[in-house]
Amino acid sequence: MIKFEHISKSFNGKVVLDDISSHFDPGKINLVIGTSGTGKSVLLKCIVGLIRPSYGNITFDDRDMVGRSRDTIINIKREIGMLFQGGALFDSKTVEQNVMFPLNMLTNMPKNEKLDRVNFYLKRVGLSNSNKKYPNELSGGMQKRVGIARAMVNSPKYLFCDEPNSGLDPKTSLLIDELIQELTYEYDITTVVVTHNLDSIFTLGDYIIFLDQGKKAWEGTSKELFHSDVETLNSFLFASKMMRMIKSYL
Ligand SMILES: Nc1ncnc2c1ncn2[C@@H]1O[C@H](COP(=O)(O)OP(=O)(O)OP(=O)(O)O)[C@@H](O)[C@H]1O
Repeated sequence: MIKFEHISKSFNGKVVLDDISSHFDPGKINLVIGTSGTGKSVLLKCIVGLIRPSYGNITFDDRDMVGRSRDTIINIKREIGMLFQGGALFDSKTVEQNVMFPLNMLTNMPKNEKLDRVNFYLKRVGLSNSNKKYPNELSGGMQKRVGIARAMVNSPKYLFCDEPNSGLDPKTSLLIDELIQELTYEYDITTVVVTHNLDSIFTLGDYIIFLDQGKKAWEGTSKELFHSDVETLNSFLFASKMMRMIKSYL
């Protein structure tokens, strides 16, 4: 379980995260949702150790991420898979080289073992014959799948995905969500997804945290989402005419 308590972050005196506490359970998809600029990515970056919070405590299965030794932090980071916003593939590397990158960085695995792993995860995301292709030869959805294979290649205990559906059509978004869901349940991963994609919010999340202007304004299960009386959450979820129509039928 990932636990975070009283997380606050300011940049140049501007408060971006304000006293956020919650937890993410293993084998579940935990969503962090909210409007643009509300602090979702900063919270994610604080949790994975890319940004140091101004205040607060974060533990990964009781191991302290904020105040601990470099070794503990490096060990935790080895167990993290990260799907970055926009994919963040290296354009000059092939698909195979992109997916192998974390293994080169984090392990001393022999080359043939690394290649076996890369091939295993490329097959798992449905890209068996793409090893030698470059990212610009792939569609947006395929690039996301390469990003997922790269995030998974080190068999992470914790998987973080920042806007995995951005720039994708609804059908491809659904395929990416299903893939994240399958991998989470199959490998009992603690998965955290930052999103404002409504389809994902209603179908993907087991547990949801809603941020509003840097504060946690609501948390609960996706079933509870429809019945929340938090005004800011409802105006976020039901901003579109279609969603208001759906709600009126419930
Ligand atoms: N390194 C930084 N330095 C200064 N300000 C930052 C930095 N990173 C983020 N911010 C600010 O923190 C606020 C929250 O940004 P964040 O990226 O977390 O929003 P978000 O909720 O993920 O938005 P979006 O959905 O648009 O990605 C924004 O006002 C942003 O400008």
